[in-house]
Amino acid sequence: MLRTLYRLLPRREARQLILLTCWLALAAVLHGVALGLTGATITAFLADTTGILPWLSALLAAVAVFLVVQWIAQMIAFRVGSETARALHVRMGDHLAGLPLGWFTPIRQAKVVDLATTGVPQIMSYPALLLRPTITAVVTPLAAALTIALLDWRYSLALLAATAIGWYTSRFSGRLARTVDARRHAVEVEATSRIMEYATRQPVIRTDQRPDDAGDLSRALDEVAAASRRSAGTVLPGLLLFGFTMNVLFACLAGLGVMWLAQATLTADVLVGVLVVAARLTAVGSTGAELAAGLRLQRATLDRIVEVLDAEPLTTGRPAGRQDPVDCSGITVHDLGFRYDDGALVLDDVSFTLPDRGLTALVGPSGSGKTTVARLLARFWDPTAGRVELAGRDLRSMSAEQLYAQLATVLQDDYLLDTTIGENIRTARPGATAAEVTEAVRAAGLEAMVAALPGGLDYPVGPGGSRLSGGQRQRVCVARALLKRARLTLLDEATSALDPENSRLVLDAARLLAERGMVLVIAHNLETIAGADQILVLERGRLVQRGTHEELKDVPGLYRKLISAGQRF
Ligand SMILES: Nc1ncnc2c1ncn2[C@@H]1O[C@H](COP(=O)(O)OP(=O)(O)OP(=O)(O)O)[C@@H](O)[C@H]1O
Repeated sequence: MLRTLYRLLPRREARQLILLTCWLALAAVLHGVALGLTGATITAFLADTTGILPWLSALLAAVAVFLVVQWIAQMIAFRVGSETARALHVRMGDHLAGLPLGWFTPIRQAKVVDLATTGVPQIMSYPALLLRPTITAVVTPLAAALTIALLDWRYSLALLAATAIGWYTSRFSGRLARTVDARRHAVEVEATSRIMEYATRQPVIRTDQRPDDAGDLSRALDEVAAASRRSAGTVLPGLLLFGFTMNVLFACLAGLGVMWLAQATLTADVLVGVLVVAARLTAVGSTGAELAAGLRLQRATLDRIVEVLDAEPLTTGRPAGRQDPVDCSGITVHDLGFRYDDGALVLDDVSFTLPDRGLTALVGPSGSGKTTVARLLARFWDPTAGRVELAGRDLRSMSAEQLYAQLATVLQDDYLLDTTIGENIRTARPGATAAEVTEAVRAAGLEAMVAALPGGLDYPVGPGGSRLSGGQRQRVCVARALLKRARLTLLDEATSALDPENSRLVLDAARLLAERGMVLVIAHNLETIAGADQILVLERGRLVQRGTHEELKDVPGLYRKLISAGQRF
């Protein structure tokens, strides 16, 4: 566990953890030495009280140093605990930000929520509470055994052997429980995912009268209860086995003493001294074993953090097999192919260019791949085949900052931050003046709505924008995109939740943006499409037609079929 933590932590925090381990190891050695000296002092007291002074002085000195070192170690431990948790949160947050959106399945989202809210805070207690007894359980018996060599080297060896046996017993019982813990965790994650689904899909569950969904949830919760019982059932035999082994080892040490007494190779005072130490070491070992369950859980948590961190992020660098960049200041899409996870190909051999200025409309039947094209242009995923270039540079060779500085999006599943309308719009360009924000609000058709809301731009939108209607949310997103004035603006279904008047306002804004940069609109609205400088027609993941409305409207093909369906298709 320690090794994994060192690997995960940034250099500064890892160094602090090493420092803490050294202090704890020193404290454990001093603890063992003090125990050994206790045995020697008792032996000296029983043998001849006059010889006790040097042992007693050594014992007191060892105890004093031990207490000081232990205090320092504990102070460091609390600080390292909180810094470790913070560093893990930051590391996970940074890593999640670089993962493709396809990674965020509901079950993985549940895992991440569980790790961020429960797992990582639990790990905070590892340096502060669990590391010390773990190190003590191993190091203190070793140090005590070596100190006992001052009294009898045979006992020293016997204690070393007993320590090794105790250690292996504890590891064996831990291994038994780990498999059950893993199973329990899997059903807990499944239950969390069911709970999230049950909570978020209430409208569907109620209106569709789906009693099975509640059944799924209660089955998942039953499984959690059963797995917890199984887990408790495995921990108990492990603890009993460890306790039994400790008692057998203690009896063996006593038996050895009796045998050596009978052979007159050991005196009774040494035997008493050694057995006192052995009894104390049994207690130290048992404390370590009792905390082993907590340690196991933390190790499992750490394994799950490693699993998240091992997920392949979208990388930045020169892509393999890259061809010479095309001299174009807009977007060029070359032979694009894409499949979600290992599913079917949803885009196949798609190539097109967006000139550095102008409005392009992407049209096609539902499921033809329009949103997927927009997602690849925004690099939410990397293409399975082909490439996307912005001003001649493959998106994969650009850092996230470089790309997103040039990109504004209004997507179907856009999210508003839990702050005011004004702040949400301003996230696009924090340095924007009040006049620029007002202009974006006007151009997005938000003016009347903002005036009607209490507080105007200071109106809080609620989590995810829940205090706004669908159309209001969409217009805030449009205003945000307008304020950004990016080189490329992607509008996916941007006018779907708008009434005709506001829809026209947004289209005017899109045309305005298209005078300064590239605008790609995915729309089902004839007015938008007819006014575009270029129309791209997708059918089942393939680009089947391109041109202007005038060029395509009378040509037999999908476009003519689509527009013949009416104003909206
Ligand atoms: N996250 C996803 N995981 C797996 N498959 C997906 C995912 N998103 C979309 N698809 C599939 O990819 C195909 C193209 O979907 P896409 O959303 O790009 O189509 P679209 O043309 O935008 O459709 P619509 O007009 O209905 O929004 C569909 O078959 C869809 O089922």
